[in-house]
Amino acid sequence: MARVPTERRPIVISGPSGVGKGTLFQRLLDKYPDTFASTVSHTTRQPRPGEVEGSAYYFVSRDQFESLIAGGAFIEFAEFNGNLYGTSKQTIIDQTAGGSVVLLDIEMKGAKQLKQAQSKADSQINPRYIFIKPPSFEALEARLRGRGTEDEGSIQKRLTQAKAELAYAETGVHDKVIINDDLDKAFRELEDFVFKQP
Ligand SMILES: Nc1ncnc2c1ncn2[C@@H]1O[C@H](COP(=O)(O)OP(=O)(O)OP(=O)(O)O)[C@@H](O)[C@H]1O
Repeated sequence: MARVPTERRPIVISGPSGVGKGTLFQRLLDKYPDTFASTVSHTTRQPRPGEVEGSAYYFVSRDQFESLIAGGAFIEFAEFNGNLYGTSKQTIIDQTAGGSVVLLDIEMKGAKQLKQAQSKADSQINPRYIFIKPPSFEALEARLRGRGTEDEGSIQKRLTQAKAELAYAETGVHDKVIINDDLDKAFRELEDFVFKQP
């Protein structure tokens, strides 16, 4: 039976790289495809064959992207390989209005920006913040290495950033902290939080 959350506020999942955010996210999307949605990003890169506008991405020119930045349209944006990528506030608002609980995987800088925006009176996004924590720093390092997607330089960079993420979580800014030790247990905690009464 489809479970329905009592509210449709977007869910921000943060946590250090390699902690299991993507894995937990995907489980929610797979188990409840009619309830949750990941965001559709804007990008300046060219569409690849088969990519549908508004489904894979919103494809825009660099000029368009830059005027969106100037207008404060993005909760976060970044450049990779010469292309800009960003998550627009309006997309989140529209997806929420369309009936989805929007899942956002956002690193610390973006989460801080979103929180700042939220303190303003005209904030329309108002998400709930979940932090995924590793059972230990050593376990995080092992997971990052085990995934086999990163070279040593990238692993070191991610571990340094992880320390800052973990310190930020210690300040108590998140609505829920879940330790991802046993994956099934972490997922149950995530489900409980997401579907609980506000
Ligand atoms: N509870 C767990 N126990 C052991 N391994 C896990 C657990 N959860 C996830 N993993 C594994 O840890 C690795 C990192 O997980 P994942 O890619 O989901 O991390 P992430 O937080 O999304 O990282 P990034 O921010 O870099 O995308 C994966 O190989 C995943 O299978």
